[in-house]
Amino acid sequence: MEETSPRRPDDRPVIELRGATASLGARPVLRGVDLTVHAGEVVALLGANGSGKSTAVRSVIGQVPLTGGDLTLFGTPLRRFKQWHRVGYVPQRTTAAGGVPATVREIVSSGRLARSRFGPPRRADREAVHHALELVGMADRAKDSAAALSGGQHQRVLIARALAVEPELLIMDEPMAGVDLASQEVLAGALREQVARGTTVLLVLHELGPLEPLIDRAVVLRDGCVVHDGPPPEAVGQHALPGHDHVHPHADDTAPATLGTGLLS
Ligand SMILES: Nc1ncnc2c1ncn2[C@@H]1O[C@H](COP(=O)(O)OP(=O)(O)OP(=O)(O)O)[C@@H](O)[C@H]1O
Repeated sequence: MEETSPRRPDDRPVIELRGATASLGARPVLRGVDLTVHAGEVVALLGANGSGKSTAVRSVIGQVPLTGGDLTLFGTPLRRFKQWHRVGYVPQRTTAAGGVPATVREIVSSGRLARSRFGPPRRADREAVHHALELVGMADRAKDSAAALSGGQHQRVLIARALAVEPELLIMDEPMAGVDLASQEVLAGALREQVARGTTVLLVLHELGPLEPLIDRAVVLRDGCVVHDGPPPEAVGQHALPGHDHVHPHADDTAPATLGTGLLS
């Protein structure tokens, strides 16, 4: 972090995963993962297909039970954690409507339920929904049916749904996957605003892409194990992709030797 940065991740862990193991069916998918995300940090979880990224974030939100290890959220063990209104989650790309006829505003409002405690929406709830829609550039589509949206617009709505809760922790699984360039720019801007207001962010990504300037730290999984936890690999998204095989010289001796080559393959 630069000394001049207005944002200053502090030492409080928002997510702390220690020695986490998890299986899907009979298959061990997480094999002793340590992952700590501090307040205000933006951490990218990287790795090849099948390395366990989605399983790791799904275990953080309690969707995949750990078979071993420990997990705390905001300092509370997961089994006692109840403050889900502090967490926004964007799952790996699905359609926002899921076949149910719903307007854009209805979908985004559903993300607010954890804050409004399932009562009738109050003014603050309506304003938060409107603000979330504005952040992703969809305020003018609020009354439209979600069925009429493009893939990138669907993704914007799902992200607005997570933002409507005004989360302190935002977890997104491949938010840019299959999203058109215009939507990517909008989403990067929305995320920039969240980061500026101090939101803690954990992102599953295939490559850093337009989000690169926001990332404080990268954790790379391979085969359910952490193989890198530190500065974002420079080459990601450019030439550390499968097929590219050269090692970049790093002035910083703490950078892992694996950074340049095949890290994500
Ligand atoms: N329901 C399931 N039963 C058994 N194995 C599964 C199940 N779901 C996923 N897997 C396997 O678990 C492994 C980890 O999957 P996971 O989705 O966490 O990986 P990932 O790193 O997020 O990959 P991707 O980038 O493809 O989403 C993969 O090999 C996957 O095939």
